[in-house]
Amino acid sequence: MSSTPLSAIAIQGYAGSFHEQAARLHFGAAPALQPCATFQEVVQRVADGRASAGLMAIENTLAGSILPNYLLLQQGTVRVTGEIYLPIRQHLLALPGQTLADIKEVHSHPMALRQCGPFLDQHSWRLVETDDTGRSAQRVREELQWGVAAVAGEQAAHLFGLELLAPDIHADPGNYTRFLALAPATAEAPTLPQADKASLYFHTAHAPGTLARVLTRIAGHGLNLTKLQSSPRPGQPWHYSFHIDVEFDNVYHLHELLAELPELTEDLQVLGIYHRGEMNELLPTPAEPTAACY
Ligand SMILES: O=C(O)C(=O)C[C@]1(C(=O)O)C=C[C@@H](O)C=C1
Repeated sequence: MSSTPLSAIAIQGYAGSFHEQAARLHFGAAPALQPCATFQEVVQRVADGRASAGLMAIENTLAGSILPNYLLLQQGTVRVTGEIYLPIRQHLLALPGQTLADIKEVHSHPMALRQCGPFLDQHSWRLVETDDTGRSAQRVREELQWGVAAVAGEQAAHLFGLELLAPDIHADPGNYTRFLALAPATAEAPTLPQADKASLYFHTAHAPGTLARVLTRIAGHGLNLTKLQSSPRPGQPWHYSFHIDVEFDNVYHLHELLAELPELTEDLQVLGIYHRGEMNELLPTPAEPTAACY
């Protein structure tokens, strides 16, 4: 949990969403949440100070990387201050009394729909991508959408009085989303003597062995590479930049690596040095609706 007092946290999504759950887990119950329709808005609000911190999903164990969010980090306007691994249980929610045979359409966030591919493929429902799992569930309730189901978590069912028409429809029980906590890039980075993870961004010359040399140095300093994500470089077709996450026991080994990387890379950015997150167990459903916190 964050130790600095925070006034408002920008999150992608609304009441009943997984971002809300992850934000409460990391930042606690006190700070107000600023719901945002897009990830870009989250980053903008943090960067320009309208929010004191932000939370953004970055990857999921079933649906993979959220590539546009790596591009947002590369803009350099925010820095990573922590990470949260949230177990994700997706359910098919509908108005009480509806049966599977009544359903014609299923609404949810695209990442949530992707996590439930094998279940949804068994039906000939129209799939509608929305901005949020929680908001999809809310619309089913407020607009009395008969024939529509939402893919969302149990917290959304609880909050909006919907029934679990089909529980646990995600494709694998080990369904986790990793979220990043964000602060403005301009804010002074606190010294974290216990830091054990870092996120870096760079590109290498388009020549044989350039990335391999970087990876060899990472291994040489005893750092554990936990993520390597390439992303396209605008204006340079088929050239790539790289985002890496590394874990270490002693921050000294990271600094040794950072001292060597400028000669092997271009545009090196340290996106954040932080504590690695814990794999949280399944969370209890909140006892009280949390919408009042916004
Ligand atoms: O729609 C939500 O509830 C969200 O918090 C978004 C989001 C995502 O961006 O991946 C978060 C976690 C789940 O993986 C599904 C959707």
